[in-house]
Amino acid sequence: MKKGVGLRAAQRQILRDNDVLAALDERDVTDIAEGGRDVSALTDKELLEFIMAANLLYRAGEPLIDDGRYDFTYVAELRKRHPEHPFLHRVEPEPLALAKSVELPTRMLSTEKAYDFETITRWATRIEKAAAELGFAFDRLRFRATPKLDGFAAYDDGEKLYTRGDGRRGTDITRAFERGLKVAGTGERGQGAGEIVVSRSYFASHLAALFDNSRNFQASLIKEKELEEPAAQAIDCGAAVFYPFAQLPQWVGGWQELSRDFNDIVDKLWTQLDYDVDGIVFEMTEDAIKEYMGATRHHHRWQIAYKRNTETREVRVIEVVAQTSRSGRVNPVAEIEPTRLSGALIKRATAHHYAMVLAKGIGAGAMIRLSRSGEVIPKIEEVVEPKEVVLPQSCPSCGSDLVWEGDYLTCLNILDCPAQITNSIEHFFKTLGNIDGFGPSSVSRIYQGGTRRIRDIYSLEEQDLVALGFGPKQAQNMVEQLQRSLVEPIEDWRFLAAFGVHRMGMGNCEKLLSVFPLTRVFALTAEEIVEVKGFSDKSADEIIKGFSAVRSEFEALYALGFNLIVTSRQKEGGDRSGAILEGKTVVFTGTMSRGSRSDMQAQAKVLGAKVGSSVTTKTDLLVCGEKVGAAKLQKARTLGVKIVSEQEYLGMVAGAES
Ligand SMILES: NC(=O)c1ccc[n+]([C@@H]2O[C@H](COP(=O)([O-])OP(=O)(O)OC[C@H]3O[C@@H](n4cnc5c(N)ncnc54)[C@H](O)[C@@H]3O)[C@@H](O)[C@H]2O)c1
Ligand SMILES: [Zn+2]
Repeated sequence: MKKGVGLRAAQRQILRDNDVLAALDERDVTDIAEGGRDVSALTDKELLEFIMAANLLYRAGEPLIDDGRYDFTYVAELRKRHPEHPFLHRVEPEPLALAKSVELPTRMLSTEKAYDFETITRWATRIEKAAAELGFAFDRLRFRATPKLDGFAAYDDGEKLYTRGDGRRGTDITRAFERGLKVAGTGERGQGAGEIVVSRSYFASHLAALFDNSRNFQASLIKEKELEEPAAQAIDCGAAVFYPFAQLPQWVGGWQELSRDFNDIVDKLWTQLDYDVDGIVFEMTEDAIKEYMGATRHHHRWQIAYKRNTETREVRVIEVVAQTSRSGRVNPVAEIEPTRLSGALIKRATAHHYAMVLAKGIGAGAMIRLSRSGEVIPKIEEVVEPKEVVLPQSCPSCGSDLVWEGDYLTCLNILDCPAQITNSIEHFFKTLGNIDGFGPSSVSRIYQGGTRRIRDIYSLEEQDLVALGFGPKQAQNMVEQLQRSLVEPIEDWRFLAAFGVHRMGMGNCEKLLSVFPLTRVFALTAEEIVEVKGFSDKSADEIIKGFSAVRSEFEALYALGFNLIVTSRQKEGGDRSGAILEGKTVVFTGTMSRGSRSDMQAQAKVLGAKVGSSVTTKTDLLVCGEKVGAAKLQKARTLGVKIVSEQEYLGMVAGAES
């Protein structure tokens, strides 16, 4: 929204007609939309009202703010405050004269949204899980991607055309067809869901002078009143159409290709059509899986829309400050003129490393473009106006000379650099995750008092902490917390990850410890590490170096007797070569009576098995629960796969474990 102009007359009218404002008035809405009030300062009621107003205006073709801001700032805030709020769990309603609404031939849902590839990956993991539960091989499944048309959602059952309404009831807008609206592609009626859209080039050449945006114009296409000239013309010349999703250009492929070519797929589909697109819709194509996953009241679980946050802002860098991290890498942080972006006040932005700072000219006074994509500290997208960069010569924390390691300026003073030490201590407690009171300010106070090692923190007594300036109550609490952290059960991989060895985050620690016991980790050779799936030669060498650097601290802490939960493989009795199902491919099918199928699959893996999802020539053992399909059994018999009941299987593995 343009600054200082207030609501447009049409927007004001929509708000009045729908009577949504009580805690806010029109001026408040303007003020919030223009970024004049921080989202955190809104009361629950104001927040909800603002969201409803924005939604209403958006649906009526008069959007108030852009989508990224709507999703990230306001809806995200509501989700943070009240994750179960009904507004978040149903289809956002279109303004609709209820008296005239009609039941839709089918439910029309919204889509789940992702603003990054990680979210798409998590979605795919849910599909993978469903696939495993149904016995489908995940790598054979096909995904479909289509452009997400940014138009006006409608449904064509062959007889009538409906708006989406609230997802259950919409309005009958068949009149649009009667006025000549054509169906894109084959032109056939009755192809189900789609969007009413107007061609981008036509909008630019014929309508841009009359309408603010295409949403604005789309609403005029389905007006009850007689069509205005621009709408009638756009329909006549076929620039405005109903586009059934079934006719959309598409990409179809497996997950492996999807994840490999993600950006290309997105870019290509995004620009393929001459219509506004506001995302890419990914979906599973296998009907059985779709049916099994089903839908929430808001979206189908087998579908997700990838969107991009397009709100960016240009700001000036005041100065670039160096910060030494726990690994010794010195990170550049740009302090910027405080700026509102997607509703939040931003004072800092990060550049990846000093090589980038140098290459792009991110110096004091540079003009940069920022976007917000979900992170707390936004990334620098682009440098609009570079300025000269002055590289730091020495570590901002300890003053040692810095050296280049790849793209990073690095402080090599591992043993004495205060920033490296305090950041490592904080990392330790943060990763343990079962202890409070050891955040940055406490850790820095302890450090200033002369304590450098984590093991020494564990031997601090109340009076020591009081002498460092902690209050008696706080000191008591900190000592209690330390004791508690020794007693509370904690996974051994988490404990190992707390030492912050480069490349040994929680995931990798768990992987390593599912093969080797914790006590062997410090004696591993590079060859042994590389044998573990997911580790490369290069990382193995680094890991060995990293482990040796923390070894003495590790041994001292380990000796304190943390209550470690041992990662499964070893618990089941020794190294992998002795495992009963070693190297066997096992498939589970049917309903298991003892626990869930996924638990049994996990246990089988612990015993050395590969778990398959369907019977193939590679399958060694088929374990059958109840209600097993005859076809599956027949296939196993034909391929000569050994078939056992759940009971028999449990007997087998029980014998092996004892
Ligand atoms: N700017 C604002 O003020 C404002 C207000 C409200 C909502 N919004 C935006 O709208 C979103 C929610 O809107 P929504 O409920 O319409 O959901 P949505 O944006 O996820 O869209 C779902 C709809 O996408 C349509 N669609 C288009 N192409 C499709 C394809 N290829 N395959 C399947 N479906 C396709 C369908 O009609 C479906 O109903 C929010 O996340 C926000 O980004 C913005
Ligand atoms: Zn240093």
